[in-house]
Amino acid sequence: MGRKFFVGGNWKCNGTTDQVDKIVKILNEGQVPSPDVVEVVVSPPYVFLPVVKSQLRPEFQVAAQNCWVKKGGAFTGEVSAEMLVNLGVPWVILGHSERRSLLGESNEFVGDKVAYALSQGLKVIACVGETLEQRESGSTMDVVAAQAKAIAERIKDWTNVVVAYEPVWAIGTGKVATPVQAQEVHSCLRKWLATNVSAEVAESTRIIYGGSVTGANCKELAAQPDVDGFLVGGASLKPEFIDIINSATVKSA
Ligand SMILES: O=C(CO)COP(=O)(O)O
Repeated sequence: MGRKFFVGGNWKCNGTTDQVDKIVKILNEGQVPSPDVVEVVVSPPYVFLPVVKSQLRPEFQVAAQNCWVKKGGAFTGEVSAEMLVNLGVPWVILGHSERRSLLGESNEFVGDKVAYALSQGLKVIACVGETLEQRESGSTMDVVAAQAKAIAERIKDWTNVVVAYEPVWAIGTGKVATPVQAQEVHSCLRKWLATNVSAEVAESTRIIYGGSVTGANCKELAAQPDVDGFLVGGASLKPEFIDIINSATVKSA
């Protein structure tokens, strides 16, 4: 029972071998709650996945930041879900706003990717979120619902899905959503799942928040009833990521 707190670290396109060694050392030496309390998943760029996976403390898992939409083959530059499974990578982040906006990934394409990755046995961190213009025009929930719908139409089983609500205006900007703003969207998303998927899926699916999460603001966000964890960018490359993992204890306090 209950939704286990989930903290993901999205390293994005950052890191050299030396920096990766340093981050792994921080992660391995950090004092964190037991894996019964918090699930921790770090997502280095593809090229560092094998080394991070082999050096990371065993209770922390790894995620790829993307994968191809179907079976591998003549798709230059892509990495398939099968390859990730073959390497023992359990998770993949799909639909990150940087891929949606910079690489033109549509809701439908992201939905297809989620369905294919799940079919191959990967677990998926599926990202949704609105731009500043969309928020200001009052269409936040329409945008997020359309992104969720494209996934819901293509999958049956949500057991291996974590939804990451990442408002685009909060990503890498230092402008974190207020706890009230985050709770509002998380609760609407959960209601959307209850109405459009099922009450069970709404109750059990973790909805995590991403966008300028830091060691300083994580506890207040974690205290919100529908915030089940975080997807952290910039701060996942720093020692404060350990503090963010520790915000899981807010739920059990
Ligand atoms: O995009 C994010 C995580 O996927 C959030 O990035 P920042 O934490 O750097 O704002």
